[in-house]
Parts: sequence; C-alpha cells; structure tokens
Amino acid sequence: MSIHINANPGDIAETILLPGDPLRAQYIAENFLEDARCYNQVRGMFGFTGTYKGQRISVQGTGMGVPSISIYVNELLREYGVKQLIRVGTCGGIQQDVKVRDVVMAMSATTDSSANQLLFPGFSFAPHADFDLLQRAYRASQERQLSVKVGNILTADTFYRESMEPVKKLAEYGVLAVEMESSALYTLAARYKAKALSILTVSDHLFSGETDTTAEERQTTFNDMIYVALEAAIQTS
Ligand SMILES: O=P(O)(O)O[C@H]1O[C@H](CO)[C@@H](O)[C@H]1O
Ligand SMILES: O=c1cc[nH]c(=O)[nH]1
Repeated sequence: MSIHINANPGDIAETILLPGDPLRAQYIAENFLEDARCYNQVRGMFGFTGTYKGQRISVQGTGMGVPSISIYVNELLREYGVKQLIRVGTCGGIQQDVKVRDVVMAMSATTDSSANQLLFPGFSFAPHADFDLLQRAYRASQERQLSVKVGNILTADTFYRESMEPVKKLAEYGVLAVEMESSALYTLAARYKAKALSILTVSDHLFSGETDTTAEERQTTFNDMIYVALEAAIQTS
C-alpha cells in the first residue's frame, strides 16, 4: 500500500492508462477490460486491473493538475513498479486545424508549472513522450483512420485565465492544445526510466469557442482514443 493507493504489491499491471477523471477509469475498466477488479478507492480515485486481448492492463484516475498526477505517478513508479504509462485525457485546441473531437498525441509538453523550475534551477527541461510508444500509438491511429495531430502541447497550471495572450503566443510557436498534466507525467517517467505518452481528445477550442456537440459523438471519440492507447500498450515495437 502507498499513501494514496490502497493496492497490494502485484495488484497493478506494468502498463497503465491514466485518465484525469476517476469515473473515466471506471468506464474504461467496464467497457474495455476483461475481468477488471477495483484495487483503489482512496479519495474516490478509482484504479482497476484487468486484461485487454489477454494482456494485463491497469487504469488509474489521476485527478486534475500537476500536483495531483505527480502524487499518483510517483507512487505507481516507485511503489508498484509500473513501466509504461499512457495518459488518456481531454484538451482544449489552440490551432485552427485542431478541431473538437480530434485526437492529439503530445510529442512534448511545454509548461507554466513551477515544478520543473524547482527541480532544475536555471534550466528549461523539455518533457517529451517515449518515441517507441508514440510510434505505436500513431500506427494504431492510422490503422483506424483517425484524425490525429502530433506535436507540442501546453501543460497549464490554470484552467481559468485572466489573459489569453500567453496562450496566443504559444499557438504562434506551434503548440497544438492545452491540458494540465502531461509535463509532470513525462518528467517523472524520465526520472524512473519508464515509457510515457499522453493521448488527448479535443473537447473544446480556446479561440473559436467550439465545444463538444452530442454526448454520443463525445463518447465515440473517447472510445477511439482508448482503443489507440490499448493497442499501443500491447504492441511490441
Ligand atoms: O480530462 P482530463 O484527463 O481530466 O484532462 C483535462 O481536463 C481537466 C480540466 O477540465 C484537466 O485535468 C485537463 O488536463
Ligand atoms: O485543461 C484543459 C482541458 C480541456 N480544455 C481546456 O481548455 N483546458
């Protein structure tokens, strides 16, 4: 047992999917995994382990923001020996051609979080995805003919902003979308020599105001993202 995860050693698979929302973890366990068993309910942050196409996979809610995901990922890496972590989240598009319901794969994660400035004083560490995992996920997305963008994203410490100017500036430099966890996931994976990738579904657009339309469309895109994450998880390079 770790402080925030009530699991025994061996309860959690080496490969894990990480949605921010714990109810999304439950949805994935119920709809994509076989023989799923709940191993964590501490703080309502559900974690499940089951199998996908015969391979053991876990899914764990992380909460929102760098501090919250950092707690779960630290414990998963240090106490449970997790080796491959795939975030399955939502994001806000900031490029014209990044549309609601597109899938974004975060090759790298720019951040305004101070966490890495505390860790590397005087440096701007560049948190990035595992190349092999990214290749596998991209391949799975192309086989399913999905609309996917791959590139730099922003991991932001704030959801609500007084000014959009910093986000506009990042968009000028090609940043695709905004979310709140990936830089921490990538930095911790680097520290503990694990593979990590963030796959995100665009739920809204920060400049056009476009948002999700029907719940059914939202669910379809979400299912596509989970399928890609699971296929990437079980493929070998
Ligand atoms: O849908 P999730 O995975 O929670 O991700 C996004 O949604 C939350 C904000 O609504 C933040 O956690 C952001 O990163
Ligand atoms: O962090 C997030 C997630 C979705 N949409 C946003 O605008 N921000």
